[in-house]
Amino acid sequence: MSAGLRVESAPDAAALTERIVERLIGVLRRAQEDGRIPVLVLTGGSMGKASLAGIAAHRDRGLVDWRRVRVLWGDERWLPAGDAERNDQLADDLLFGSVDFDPALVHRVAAADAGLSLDDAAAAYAELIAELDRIDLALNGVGPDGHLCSLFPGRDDLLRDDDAQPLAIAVRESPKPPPERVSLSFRALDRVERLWLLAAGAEKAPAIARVRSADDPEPLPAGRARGTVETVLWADEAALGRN
Ligand SMILES: O=C1O[C@H](COP(=O)(O)O)[C@@H](O)[C@H](O)[C@H]1O
Repeated sequence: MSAGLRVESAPDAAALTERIVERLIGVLRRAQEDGRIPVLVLTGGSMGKASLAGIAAHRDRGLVDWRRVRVLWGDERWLPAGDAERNDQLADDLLFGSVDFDPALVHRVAAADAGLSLDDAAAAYAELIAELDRIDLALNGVGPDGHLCSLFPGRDDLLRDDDAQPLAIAVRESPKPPPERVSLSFRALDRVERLWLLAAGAEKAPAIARVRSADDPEPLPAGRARGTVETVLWADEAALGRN
């Protein structure tokens, strides 16, 4: 099953972040009340940063036992550990210092200086994804070109969604730097229960219009992803082309 796209909007990026974080806290809290350790997939980019900072500062963050949340990333840039451009470094800088996570439940993509090849790092992440019973919630920043994770438009090699496609893939010659990355594939995103697309700012408006269109002849990657329980486009007024 996959869920159609629902739009949730707010006047600007700050108000949008507040709404996203409030809902995120509710989703994680309910999973914990059911006795589970929820799986949360983080994202990079502008709204990824805003969400991390938003969780760290939120008045209700104490409603979640963050040591009982499993954390993954939708994609990672193939750079040395500690590089400011890595997506996990954003979480180190903006979230993990303020909120107490269990390091054993924080699953980073290997760093480029860890001694693995890019392909081996992707394969190791794919194995990890394969072991998960469920993926509760995935945050996905949408790029101005309509990419999500490191799944870029026009790259048929990355956009396959068949049984032969690994759950995590090595990305080479990415149109956005750095050129090498590891990304969840559509086959992995197909397992996500609540798939959220995040977009703020006028530069995202052309891509978001296409993501919302029911009859785009060549749907953008962000327009193809669907959660099994819900698919929500969280967008501010500018990204919706309203100002
Ligand atoms: O490269 C990436 O970019 C996007 C979104 O970036 P933005 O700055 O345009 O918001 C993000 O989806 C992804 O995780 C990241 O690696």
